[in-house]
This record gives sequence, structure tokens and C-alpha cells, in this order.
Amino acid sequence: MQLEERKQLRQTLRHRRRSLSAKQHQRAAVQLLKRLKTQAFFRTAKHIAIYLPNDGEIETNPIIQWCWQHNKQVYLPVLHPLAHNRLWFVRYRPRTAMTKNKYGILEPKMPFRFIRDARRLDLVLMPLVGFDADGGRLGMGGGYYDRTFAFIKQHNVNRPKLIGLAHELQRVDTLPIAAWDVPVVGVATDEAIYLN
Ligand SMILES: Nc1nc2c(c(=O)[nH]1)N(C=O)[C@@H](CNc1ccc(C(=O)N[C@@H](CCC(=O)O)C(=O)O)cc1)CN2
Ligand SMILES: Nc1ncnc2c1ncn2[C@@H]1O[C@H](COP(=O)(O)OP(=O)(O)OP(=O)(O)O)[C@@H](O)[C@H]1O
Repeated sequence: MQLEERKQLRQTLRHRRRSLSAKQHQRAAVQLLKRLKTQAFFRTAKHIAIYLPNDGEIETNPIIQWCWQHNKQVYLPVLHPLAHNRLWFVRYRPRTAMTKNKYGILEPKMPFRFIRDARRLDLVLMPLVGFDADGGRLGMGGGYYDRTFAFIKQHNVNRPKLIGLAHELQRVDTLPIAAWDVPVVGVATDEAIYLN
């Protein structure tokens, strides 16, 4: 897919997810948790990276609360202060002090003590703009997740498991894969779980 086409699709899908009402967002988030709870990859994971929603992304609060209640460790992405467009994953607890990053997304304020190596996460629940049923994922365009998890493809490892979270209305027929794309092994939405 041409760059211009990717950009267009991003705009359309971002607009679509932002147009959901507060009530629809809340309902979708509850449905999403309900579906995730049926999945072994979620129930068995102990160290789980997730995100705080931005720009109409499917909300994650019910999942985070459930994880805390079930003694799972939760991590959030923090923009790496030095490495270009890479992420750190930092422990998130109920009283973690937060600050906004340059995109206006909340992240833990004093990350240094609580960073966990990306290779030692069990499960990464990733934000996405668009997805297809074959593991194709379109992100916000920064390449943050692709760079941070490039090692999965390079070394052919199966940890962490990458699962996208999305509203069903973010699904498209096919997303051509770019050379640097790290495919997700599945996507969970408010309506279904797509596993590859
Ligand atoms: N909730 C959430 N957190 C996340 C991500 C994400 O997609 N969702 N990221 C996943 O990578 C990273 C941040 N990546 C982002 C990349 C671009 C924009 C963004 O809004 N870009 C603007 C234009 C650029 C600007 O304002 O400087 C835009 O496209 O409107 C936001 C986050 C880390 N944290
Ligand atoms: N492993 C990598 N090494 C170097 N550059 C990369 C890597 N992965 C992605 N990029 C670059 O990042 C840019 C954005 O990639 P892309 O449009 O696929 O991002 P995205 O998947 O939508 O975003 P994100 O991963 O942040 O959600 C591209 O220009 C690409 O060349």
C-alpha cells in the first residue's frame, strides 16, 4: 500500500473510532474484558503491557482494574528519552504518579526504577488504528511498537505475545504488510477475538 493510501486509511479509521459516544466506549470496554477473560493467553499472563486510551482507542480501564485485582503486573508504554521512536515499559500501579508525554498521553512520571525489559513481558495488549484478520496492524505511524518489538521477528521468539486491542469498526479486509511490520498474533475487539 502506498504511503498516501496508508495516511488516508489512518484518517478514516481514526475519525471512525472518535465518533463513538461515551456510552458506546464504556460498553465496548466492558465487552472487551469479557472476551479477553475467556482466553488462556490472557489468564496465564503475569506481566501484561497495556496502554491508556488516546484519540478514541478502545478503553482499557476495566482490563487494568481486573489485572490489579488478580495480581497481575501491569505496564504502560513510556516514550524512550534517548532512543528514537522506541518505548520503555514501566510498571503501573494504582498510585503511580503520572505525567503527559508530548502527545498528551499519560505515562508514569518516574519510570527509571520500574522499567521491565520488553523481552520479559508475557503479553502486550497494543493500541492500533486498523487491523485485518491475518495479523496486519496499522498504528499511529510513529513506528514505536514496530521498533521496540523488532527483536521478535529478528530472533524468531514467541515472547511476548502481541495482541492488538480495537473496536470492531477498525477492522478492514487487508492491510498489506510492510517489511518492518511486526505482526500481531491476534486482535481482541468488543465483538470478537481474531487469532492467527
Ligand atoms: N494510547 C496510546 N499510547 C501510545 C501509543 C498509541 O498508539 N496509543 N503509541 C503507539 O505508537 C505510542 C505513541 N505514539 C503516538 C504517535 C503519534 C501520535 C499522534 O497523535 N500524532 C499526531 C501528530 C504528531 C504530533 O502531534 O506531534 C497525529 O497523528 O495527529 C500519538 C501517539 C506510545 N503510547
Ligand atoms: N524496526 C524498525 N527500524 C527502523 N525503522 C522502523 C522500524 N519499524 C518501523 N520503522 C519506521 O517507522 C515508520 C512508521 O512505521 P509504520 O507506519 O508502520 O508505523 P505504525 O506501525 O503505524 O506505528 P506504531 O508502531 O507506532 O503503532 C516507518 O517510516 C518505518 O520505516
